[in-house]
Amino acid sequence: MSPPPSSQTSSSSPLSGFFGVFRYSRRALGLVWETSRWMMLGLALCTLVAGVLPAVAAWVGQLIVDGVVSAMEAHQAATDPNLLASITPVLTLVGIEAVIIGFIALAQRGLAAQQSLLRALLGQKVNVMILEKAGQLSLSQFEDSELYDQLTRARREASTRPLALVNKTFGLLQNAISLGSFAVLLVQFSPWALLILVAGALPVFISEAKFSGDAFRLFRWRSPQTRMQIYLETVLAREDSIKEVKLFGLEGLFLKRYRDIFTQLFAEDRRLTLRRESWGFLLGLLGTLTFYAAYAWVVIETIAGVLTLGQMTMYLMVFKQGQAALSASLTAISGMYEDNLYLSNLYEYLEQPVESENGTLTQGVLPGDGLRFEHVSFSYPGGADVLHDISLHLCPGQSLALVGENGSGKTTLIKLLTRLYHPTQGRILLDGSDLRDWSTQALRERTGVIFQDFVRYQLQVGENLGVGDTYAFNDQERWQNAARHGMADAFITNMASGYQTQLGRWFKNGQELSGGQWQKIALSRAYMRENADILVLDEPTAAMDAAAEAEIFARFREHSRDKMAILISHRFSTVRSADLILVIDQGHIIERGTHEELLATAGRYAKLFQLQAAGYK
Ligand SMILES: Nc1ncnc2c1ncn2[C@@H]1O[C@H](COP(=O)(O)OP(=O)(O)OP(=O)(O)O)[C@@H](O)[C@H]1O
Repeated sequence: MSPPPSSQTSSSSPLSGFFGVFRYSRRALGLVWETSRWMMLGLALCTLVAGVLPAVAAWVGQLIVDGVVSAMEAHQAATDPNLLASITPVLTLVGIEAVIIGFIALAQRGLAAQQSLLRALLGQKVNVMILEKAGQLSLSQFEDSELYDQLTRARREASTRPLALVNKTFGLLQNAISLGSFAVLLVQFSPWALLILVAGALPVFISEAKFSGDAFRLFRWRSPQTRMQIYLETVLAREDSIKEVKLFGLEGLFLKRYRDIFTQLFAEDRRLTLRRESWGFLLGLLGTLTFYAAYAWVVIETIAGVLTLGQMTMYLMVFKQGQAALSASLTAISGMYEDNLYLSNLYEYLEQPVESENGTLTQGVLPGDGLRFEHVSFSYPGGADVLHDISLHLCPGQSLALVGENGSGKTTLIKLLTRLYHPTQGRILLDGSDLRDWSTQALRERTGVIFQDFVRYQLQVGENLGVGDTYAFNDQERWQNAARHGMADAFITNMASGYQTQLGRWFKNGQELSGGQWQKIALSRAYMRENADILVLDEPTAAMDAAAEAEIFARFREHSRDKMAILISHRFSTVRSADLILVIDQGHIIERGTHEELLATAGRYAKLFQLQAAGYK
């Protein structure tokens, strides 16, 4: 397996790869600026102090050594030596050096404190940005695996990457300032010394740029495998899947797959790491060689009397620290590739175009006309048509039942009706106006839906109902009303803390419900929308006992007397009383009529009904 020849963010040469590192630094800095200006300024100040002061300390160090040498000479030569007078200037310099070192320590502490606070603030800010964006994405965008991948990666590293990039950018800046100030000192010795320092580090620098580019591409290219690993972790360690994993004995199988992916990824990592470190070592030797060449040069010049002892000490220190600053910069740069990768992923995700829902209608042009599908066809992105030429009309006060085999397109029809997707052909009208022209808010208020795969929120029971209408999220009276309609009231009041009982197993004292009880909760949730005149129940009673089911439908009919009710069910006992029954087969409406009419035509419906009725005999 070899990485693809080119990828969107890949770099064509080590040099362009190197400059690519800085692409997102500006944006990361912008993020920090928005998060806290004061801390950003504080970071800049501390960086400056921590960058400049080491050179100043080296320079004061030189003054101390030279001061000591001349004080020793003066002291020995004096006829009436005064120790205090000899040591005072040197001790003053030692004091100044101590103060400088104190300031460096203060600047470093300041950096650490601000970084730690910014990490928390920035993590929260980026997480909120990611989640806000998630709220704007359409369902089809969510179902796009590439986008989902971006979202997952963005969330996993939200709290660390932006700050890491900022820290490294500042670190680089700090080292650049240090190097600049060392250069000022070094140039006084010889411009050649400066050149030697840079030339010694250059080969490592270029090899780092190349290998970081390789790591960058590898990371991005292998993301499907990483996603599979994340998925396997979820399946193996989540309470909602562990039951089946245990019963089917899947632990070994899935763990093997998990390990295999790791082994494969690790082999690639190892290859890259070994190459990177071997080259790093060989080229790093060049740096060491130049350092000792310069060392020898400085020593010779000192013995020859061109340099003082203090200058020798200073130049050696400057050389050593200069090399350390250079190698720290290299490390920062290679780390920045990875941070850059994260931020490119984050911004690609944040910049995903969102479909603008610019409808504004709160009322249709023909109030009371109800719902119309006009020659509606639909295919999921990249797929074939799953609904073909669907036309129907549903008036207020009427009920519609959808019947059909698994995968025939019933739920898809509901997704179109609730505008989670738009038809690829034809149009859907509510009260004479195209659904696209309706305001999202108005549409939401008019529809109460329960899907087969409703959500089991790990919240309190009451809140599980409240989510059905955010305006009444905490309204206890409305909870109770809805629960009575959905037949959940009886078992909720029997629970230890009634409507305040925590549901699910994720939190302390959480209580788990049976499948049927959950379904009653979901049903009650749909009833929270009191003003909704379109009620959609997709398999609402599959997990309920027969008595509950009969009662649920009696109540549903009562509740939806003047509304439009749409029901999907595989149970004919619940379907038969609908005003209109549509039989859907592979996305086509193949039969339509009332129960009696459909029986009389003796078609698919009649056959399926008799099949089911025979089962009960
Ligand atoms: N998100 C999706 N992306 C792509 N194809 C999908 C998606 N959801 C469903 N499909 C496909 O669309 C077709 C219709 O699915 P749909 O869920 O509407 O069937 P259904 O009639 O509700 O089935 P069931 O009775 O099993 O609930 C199926 O072939 C399914 O594979």
